[in-house]
Amino acid sequence: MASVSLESHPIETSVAVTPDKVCECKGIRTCLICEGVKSSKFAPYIDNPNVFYSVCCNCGEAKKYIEPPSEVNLYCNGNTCVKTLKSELLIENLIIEGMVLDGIHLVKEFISELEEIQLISIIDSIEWKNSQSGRRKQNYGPKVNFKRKKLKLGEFTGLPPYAEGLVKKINSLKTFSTFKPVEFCNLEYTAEKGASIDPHYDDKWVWGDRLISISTLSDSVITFYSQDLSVQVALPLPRRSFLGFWGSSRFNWLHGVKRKDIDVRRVSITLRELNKAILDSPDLEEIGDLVIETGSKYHGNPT
Ligand SMILES: O=C(O)CCC(=O)C(=O)O
Ligand SMILES: [Fe+2]
Repeated sequence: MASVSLESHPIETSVAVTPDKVCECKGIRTCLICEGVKSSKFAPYIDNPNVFYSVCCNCGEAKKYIEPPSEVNLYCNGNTCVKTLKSELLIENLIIEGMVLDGIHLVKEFISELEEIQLISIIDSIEWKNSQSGRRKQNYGPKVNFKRKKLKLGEFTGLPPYAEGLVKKINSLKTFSTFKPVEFCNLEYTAEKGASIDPHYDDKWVWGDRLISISTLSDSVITFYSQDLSVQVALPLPRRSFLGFWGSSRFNWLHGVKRKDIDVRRVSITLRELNKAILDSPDLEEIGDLVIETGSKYHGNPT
């Protein structure tokens, strides 16, 4: 993940850091493996919303809660929606506490049960690397220095072969017909490790407007957070669904996946495009073109 987040404003506590290396968590990040074993000099992010909403993944209606529910329902009526069931949801004009939350496209059953089995068996035949907050990852993408704003090809040789069919399907969606992925990352979340991803913005310098997350193996929830984190909006992500988000949901709201919303193993496939501003910059245009060209090849190895 490339993020601007709470890590940029950590709150220091007086606890000393021990040198134990039990996992890949750094700074304020923790997982069930390191909690209680490793002490951090940073206070972890504490989930404490003032206002909580959940959105029905069929009709897109948002419901306000006095207390956040222990489990977020997929639909406004529990296990179903009061409106006719549709295969896609486009959120274009949702107002939450006076703030616009838009630019969300959810496609249910984006991949079939068979495609899910085939994808996961290929993905699991490739080495997983431990990542922060109990996640594991497999990444295909250029080398980016987010702080120094530097972009290089690094070890990027293209997306994996199995991505080709997925990208074709993504390009058949009206909102993503021009999407050219330059980063492809599989993330694994398990309840055993208490995996999660803290509220963050994906990097706004290198990555373009549109972000994608395809959910496999279990239903889960992505939460959008207002800038001060006081307002949370939970959007259910059904198993095998496609989520594309851009505009205010990408740039004005942070997003994350909570530990409590991972019951069983979830693998998400995330795709990112290059920020157009990179191609407009005389210094970066050449490397930008090369990164896009490399992203259009499907014989890549993990980076
Ligand atoms: O797992 C997901 O669906 C979201 C992952 C994410 O936000 C990220 O990798 O930046
Ligand atoms: Fe993200």
